Amino acid sequence: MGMHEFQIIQSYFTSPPLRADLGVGDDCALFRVTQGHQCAVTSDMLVAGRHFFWDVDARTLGHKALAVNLSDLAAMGAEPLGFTLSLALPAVSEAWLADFSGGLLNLAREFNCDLIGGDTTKSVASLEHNGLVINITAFGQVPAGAAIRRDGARVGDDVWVSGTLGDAACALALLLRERSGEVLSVAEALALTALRPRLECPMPRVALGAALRGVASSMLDLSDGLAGDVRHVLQASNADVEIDCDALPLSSPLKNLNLEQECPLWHAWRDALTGGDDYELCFTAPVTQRDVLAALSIHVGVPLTRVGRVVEREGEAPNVLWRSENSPEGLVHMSEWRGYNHFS
Ligand SMILES: Nc1ncnc2c1ncn2[C@@H]1O[C@H](COP(=O)(O)OP(=O)(O)O)[C@@H](O)[C@H]1O
Ligand SMILES: Cc1ncc(C[n+]2csc(CCOP(=O)(O)OP(=O)(O)O)c2C)c(N)n1
Ligand SMILES: [Mg+2]
Repeated sequence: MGMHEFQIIQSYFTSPPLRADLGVGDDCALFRVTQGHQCAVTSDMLVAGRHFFWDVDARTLGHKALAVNLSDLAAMGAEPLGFTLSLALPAVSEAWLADFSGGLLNLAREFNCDLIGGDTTKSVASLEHNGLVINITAFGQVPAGAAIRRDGARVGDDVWVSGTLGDAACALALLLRERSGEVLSVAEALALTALRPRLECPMPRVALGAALRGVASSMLDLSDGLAGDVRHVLQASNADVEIDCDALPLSSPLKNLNLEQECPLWHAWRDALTGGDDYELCFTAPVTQRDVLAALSIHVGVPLTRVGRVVEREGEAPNVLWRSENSPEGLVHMSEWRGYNHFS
């Protein structure tokens, strides 16, 4: 006999809360927000075949489902408190559930946040789509008024990004080719090994996000790719932006593969700007904060790169002005570039 709904919840998704007053098991969970703080709430869903390959390692899938939500909390400068997990499962596999909940709860422990509830249902599987859907709603807290919103960018501010961009997109492109039966070159296989964790196991920039309170004027996390995501800041802040493509932070494996394949540099920029799944932070800050940011980058151990600046709005819609000395031919393509969009 397999496990039924309540045995699954009891065995894999119930653990004593670290900080909530009441966790899994009642009609609602109960938790407290520190006095003088606001509660930050965010929700992101992952769908098999759309956000991940259904046969991906369950441990990394559990990790990523929570990581993408903690990344949204980080992007507000919020500290994680807890989250709910809603699962539509095509079938019950105890080995899969053990791995999935292991990856999920490991990351939760790392950020001192509790799984406080959720919902477990049976989904409908089909041949091309195994029906697995994972939704997490995460709760955090931030000192009242200190959240870093999308609407605070001011003309003249610098635009910064954390870490490197395009690694996950490069890994995905290589994985798709491998899965379609192509044999990857040695250089490609090496790049895939190096970059795959960036796709499957992203680390949310929680400490960086909190450290940027009072420093950054606006912020968001990069889930769809900078070319699309930065427009949300421009929309909210009523400005345009100039991006210096030559300054984009690219990882060594991505750069090396680009060199090895003798591709024009703008091919790597396309991954970095349109590929998505980076889960790095993009923020704006006044020029006067440059020294503070250099020190803060060392303190939290995350590289920060200045990639552009906020400029006066020219037209009706937000506009990105791409700049490059190194690859002017790339600029021809960039005006068309956007981020990942589910219905475009
Ligand atoms: N179905 C929905 N109902 C209400 N709000 C939604 C829905 N889908 C998305 N949103 C909201 O729209 C905004 C943009 O969503 P999204 O682009 O997914 O943000 P993010 O990239 O941070 O996950 C967010 O405030 C989100 O909460
Ligand atoms: C199998 C597979 N196909 C495609 C992708 C790429 N991908 C899917 S959704 C997405 C963007 C992020 O997802 P979204 O639902 O838009 O997240 P949000 O912006 O709401 O955080 C990307 C880059 C992937 N990671 N795996
Ligand atoms: Mg979302």
